[in-house]
Amino acid sequence: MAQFYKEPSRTFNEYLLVPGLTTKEMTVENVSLKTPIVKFRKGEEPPLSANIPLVSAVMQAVSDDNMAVALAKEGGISFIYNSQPVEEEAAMVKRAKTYKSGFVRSDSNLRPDQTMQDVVDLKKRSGHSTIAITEDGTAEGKMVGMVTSRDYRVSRMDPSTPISEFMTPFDKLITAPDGCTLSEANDILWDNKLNAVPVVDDNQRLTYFVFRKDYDAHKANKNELLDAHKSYIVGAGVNTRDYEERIPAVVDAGADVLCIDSSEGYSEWQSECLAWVRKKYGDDVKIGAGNVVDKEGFYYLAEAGADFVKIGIGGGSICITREQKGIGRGQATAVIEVAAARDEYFQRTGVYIPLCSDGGIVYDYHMTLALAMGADFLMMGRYFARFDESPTSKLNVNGSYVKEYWGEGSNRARNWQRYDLGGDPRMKFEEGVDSYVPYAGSLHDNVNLSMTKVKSTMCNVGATSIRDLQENAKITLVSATSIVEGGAHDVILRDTSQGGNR
Ligand SMILES: NC(=O)C1=CN([C@@H]2O[C@H](COP(=O)(O)OP(=O)(O)OC[C@H]3O[C@@H](n4cnc5c(N)ncnc54)[C@H](O)[C@@H]3O)[C@@H](O)[C@H]2O)C=CC1
Ligand SMILES: O=c1[nH]c(=O)c2[nH+]cn([C@@H]3O[C@H](COP(=O)(O)O)[C@@H](O)[C@H]3O)c2[nH]1
Ligand SMILES: [K+]
Repeated sequence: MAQFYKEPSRTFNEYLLVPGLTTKEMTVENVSLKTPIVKFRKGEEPPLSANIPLVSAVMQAVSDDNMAVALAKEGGISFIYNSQPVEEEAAMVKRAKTYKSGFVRSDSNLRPDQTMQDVVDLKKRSGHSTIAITEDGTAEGKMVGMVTSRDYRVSRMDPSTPISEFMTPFDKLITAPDGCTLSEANDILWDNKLNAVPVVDDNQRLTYFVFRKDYDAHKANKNELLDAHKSYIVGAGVNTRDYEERIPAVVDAGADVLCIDSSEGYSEWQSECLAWVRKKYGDDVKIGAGNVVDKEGFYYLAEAGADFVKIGIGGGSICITREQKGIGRGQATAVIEVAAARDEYFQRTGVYIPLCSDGGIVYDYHMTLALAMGADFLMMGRYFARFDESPTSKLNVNGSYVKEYWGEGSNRARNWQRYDLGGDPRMKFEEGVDSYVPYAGSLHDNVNLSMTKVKSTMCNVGATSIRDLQENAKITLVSATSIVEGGAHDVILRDTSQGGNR
């Protein structure tokens, strides 16, 4: 006879935290969100920790090199998506690893024979007013000049005026030499009262820009997550098919931690992949596995050698796996059960395996709940897709700004495959949707607000670390009517747009 669970599985929305004693030292400034990412032995330091408990999802619409840098600056980690050719994923990892803080690749470039109209159009698209003029119009071409808003007047000039007539030519530009440090570039900015300085190599090729505003921003990041060589920590997604090719490529490119990306990780494919990594790299390469939703899945991956275990089937905002295949489990129940198994495993073996709760986080308080239930860090897709730094287009739909966001199981994501993986194409079905999410601004602002809320809740609970929260939180189920009681009720809202990311 099939096994039946006695209780229904539940979601984060069905729980609340009950406050504990808040002492006077428990202030937001005194809360640490530092958290282990990979397994460690009792009493030892984890080989890799993050400064905030957030990682971005292994998805085309979320985690590219740009997101990886932006999130590492705040103390979290991106897992760059593997639904792309091996070389392209490795190149993204490498770009993020070799990113030099404060040195940005120019995203606005034109050729000297293009026109003022092209300048106006580009500025509208990119929102940036510093434009590099290179021979071939690329970000690494031979630099021949530069255009800023001070160089042209839209109201007075013919839109077809060639750029070469109004740009500041190269011989009049102040530049910095390739290989200079950020503080040297910054001195050049200040000495010459510039807002931006192009960095060029011996062949007059543009390599980067350094902007004055970025230098100021850079100084503010006390949480940034760096390796021993001061490069940002970067993760990479891998799969259980082409790992013998993909893993060496992303490891060589500098990936600090890998994650097997699958909807369902309780499989021999994953244990074979983990065994292959251990045979080839020993413990030097860190790799998480998943996704699982019960203790059996956790024990299987723990024994197979996973460095962390990821939890969640079907709870993601773009997921339709539960509808399509009827597999999955309420995310809160899955986290609670797997965390109990992890704690038991730790007691028994002295090895602590961090858990990642993946998908289904809607409100900021869901983050605190997932951590209190035993997760060590959280993977999110929708949350990060809304920010400037996500790789997708920002669009204006019916007067509101949105960003595109699509599931890895949608046809849109799957179309990258150049080769057929076999099977009858008519038998393929989608497990994810293609959607929009409301545009929310910069990652920095949003992550800081969310983390302040999490810390503030932790103070209410009486915890100044994630470990404290996991050990001492009091969590209650809520009835359907108490959920109604928890929202604004029995009043007429003056502004119906109130709410949002609570
Ligand atoms: N967390 C979630 O609830 C869900 C996530 N997704 C996302 O969609 C993407 C694709 O996920 P999946 O379809 O689960 O990918 P997958 O590659 O893990 O699995 C696809 C199918 O291939 C099989 N398979 C795996 N390795 C194999 C090998 N070496 N040889 C032969 N067959 C093999 C699996 O058993 C499964 O039937 C991932 O990014 C995943 O995160 C999709 C659905 C749900
Ligand atoms: O059923 C699914 N079909 C898909 O196409 C799909 N793509 C991603 N994922 C999973 O959803 C997670 C992100 O969830 P959120 O947007 O809720 O943060 C991700 O981290 C994945 O675990 C998918 N699940
Ligand atoms: K399975």
